[in-house]
Amino acid sequence: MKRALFFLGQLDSRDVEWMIRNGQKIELGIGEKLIQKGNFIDSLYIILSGQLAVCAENGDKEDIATLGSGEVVGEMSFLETRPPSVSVIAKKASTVYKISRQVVELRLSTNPDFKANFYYALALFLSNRLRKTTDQLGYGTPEEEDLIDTKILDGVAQAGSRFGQILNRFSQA
Ligand SMILES: Nc1ncnc2c1ncn2[C@@H]1O[C@@H]2COP(=O)(O)O[C@H]2[C@H]1O
Repeated sequence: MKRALFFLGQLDSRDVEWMIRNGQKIELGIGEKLIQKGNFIDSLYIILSGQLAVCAENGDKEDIATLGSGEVVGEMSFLETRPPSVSVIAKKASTVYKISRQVVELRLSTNPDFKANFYYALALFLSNRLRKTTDQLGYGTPEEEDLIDTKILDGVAQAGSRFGQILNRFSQA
């Protein structure tokens, strides 16, 4: 759950208000695909509720990862401008917030504060995901995976309650 704070927790309230005004909510039923391996995507997604699985679709039964509330999806395509190498499928009925790449790029090019917050938020999020992958490979220390530097979060409790407010605002949008 705390992984979710790495992205949204770094944005300020103006960024969040802007996101709410500029995106849209989408609902996914069980088994519905958010992202199809190989197909370019033109949006960034934030999971509001539910559960999605990242899968290779190469015959492997096992999912690569399970994603939940607050997590960002599609950020790799966003950063690299490449088609996704995996698919993302709803495991449970899910609500996802979608914001178009074009709209994010426009704000990035006109608002330096947003740009700094946004890339820092993505860097923290991706760093934490890599830590989790290291743990999954049998290395690392899983119990430390969710430990967060309080400097980064400006107090875990504060970040947690802020995250709740953010999700609430997105859910009402
Ligand atoms: N190993 C992984 N762990 C968690 N999420 C992943 C992993 N690999 C890919 N994803 C997510 O799945 C998405 C597929 O589309 P993207 O490549 O744009 O962005 C990817 C990430 O958001």
